[in-house]
Amino acid sequence: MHSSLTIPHLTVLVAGTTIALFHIYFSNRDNAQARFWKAHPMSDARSEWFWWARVVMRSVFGSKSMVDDGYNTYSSRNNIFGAPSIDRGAFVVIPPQQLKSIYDLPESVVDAHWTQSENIQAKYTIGDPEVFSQSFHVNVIRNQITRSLDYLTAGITEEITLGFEKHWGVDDKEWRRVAAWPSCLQIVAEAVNRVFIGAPHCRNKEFLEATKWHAEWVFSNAFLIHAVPWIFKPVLGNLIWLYGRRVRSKCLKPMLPLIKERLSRFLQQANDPSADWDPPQDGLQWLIEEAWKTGNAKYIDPSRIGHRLLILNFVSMHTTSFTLANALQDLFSEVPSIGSVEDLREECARVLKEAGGVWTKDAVSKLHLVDSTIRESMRISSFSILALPRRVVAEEGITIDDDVHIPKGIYLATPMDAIHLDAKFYSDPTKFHPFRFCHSSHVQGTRTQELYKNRDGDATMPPLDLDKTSAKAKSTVTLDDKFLSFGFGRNACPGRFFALHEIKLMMAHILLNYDIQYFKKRPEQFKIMWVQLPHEKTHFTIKRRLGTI
Ligand code: HEM
Repeated sequence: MHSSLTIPHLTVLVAGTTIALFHIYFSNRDNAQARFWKAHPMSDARSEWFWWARVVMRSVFGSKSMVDDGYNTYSSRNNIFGAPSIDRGAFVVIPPQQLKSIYDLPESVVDAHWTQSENIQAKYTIGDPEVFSQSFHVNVIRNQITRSLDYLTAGITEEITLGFEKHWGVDDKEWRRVAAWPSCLQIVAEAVNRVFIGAPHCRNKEFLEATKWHAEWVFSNAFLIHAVPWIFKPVLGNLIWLYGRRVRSKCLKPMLPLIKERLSRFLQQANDPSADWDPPQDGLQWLIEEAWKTGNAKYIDPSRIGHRLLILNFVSMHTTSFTLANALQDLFSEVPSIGSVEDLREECARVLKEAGGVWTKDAVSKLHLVDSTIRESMRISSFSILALPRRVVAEEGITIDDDVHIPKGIYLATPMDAIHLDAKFYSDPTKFHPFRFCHSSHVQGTRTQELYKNRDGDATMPPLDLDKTSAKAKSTVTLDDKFLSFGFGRNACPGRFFALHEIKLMMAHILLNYDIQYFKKRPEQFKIMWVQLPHEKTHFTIKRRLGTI
């Protein structure tokens, strides 16, 4: 009889052993965490063989319904429940009423940074502890980039103009199809790098391709490490760590000469302030200055500075391009006769004209309808089913709502999508109302004014209710516990001012210069594990608007 093991046999054997180990590990632990889980409900847990392994497998493509069911059953009564995940085991899902008390707890009680590092398996995928444990690049985002938005606007605008010409074309006669999210990613990559490394380096194809690849490489390998049982993690992690060195050196190769030259000029001037050099104002320069401020030679190293540049790209490119692609898909899936696109176009044209035909930070801040459209899209097409992971690190655990004790080591998360679509917080929650967050004065004189009159930015008011008035309009960067796309509490996104500024500039550019054909139906997002993203296969059908070239 022929008895040799074939590849399919081996695959079944390895998968079976993995599932069994997974099951034994999670179902037989007898510690505070195991006792906690025995006492609390787990979404979609069934009485079946290998229940844990099976519920985890179902969560890969079924997280949305699992979390929605748990949210409707438990969160709506202010109770916690567990959500299984293949990458992290189980999360405690925090009900919306408890978010404020949990997300403002100190890092020594509920950890964000270590958890974020673990999220991307930074030890293996980022590799260099000097880079992921010392995050002075966050200062550059929070301070220099955010404060320089006015200065940076001209460069970003130029890059956006060139980017759209290159990737969306200038033909005003024939419609053409462009890949929705991938083309947004290309344009965003060039625009963010205009701020990080300046022109013409921000157009270096080799660097941009490698940087995009690096971000996707980190995400996919972090997932792989999470998904294997703990016993195999160090082996797989170290193999990935080894390969990561090659990945980073490939990414940095095209940029190292620039970084070395900048560093040498910076050091020359630091040693001799009379040296004749006017340093550029960009992310690279600010990273070098922050590295210098640490006074530690190990940070003033070209490869480490380059590695931080990769991290700036990693946190910016995908988030920003997902948001832009979603906003366009939501807007162009409306019924065309509503007229939101025309209202937005009018706002962009008016504000640009008032600014003398040149975008400035002040002019961008007057794009209220555009701002509201982006916030509404981030609400209705949020990128996460379960978001903002945290870990309880206090020895004594935490107690929420006075009677639920959560022991040390348990992961917490927020049901972002379910909160964003909860009728208690938003009227008509599953409908995209682009000017939901505007002040009524901003929609005055528009085609859609009757729809939004007297709403004054209160998203809980029914869109057609003309009687009530209350809260102020909310910009997309305004955080609250019912709008979580930029995070919440002490670790909210420091890049949100920069991201929103860029997305508004890109939306304005598109609205003024391109026609996009409406979708018959909003394209589905791709849902996997706890994220939901614009589908790579969705296309826009576009044409340059007549008279814009
Ligand atoms: C629309 C685009 C963006 C979205 C939706 C977004 C979303 C988020 C969210 C939800 C968090 C919080 C994670 C948590 O609390 O666990 C976060 C953190 C962060 N974001 Fe963003 N982000 C965007 C753009 C950017 C950009 C452009 C930058 C940099 C220039 C950036 C840099 C960061 C950093 C450094 C953190 C970590 C903050 C910390 O550890 O305290 N983000 N982002």
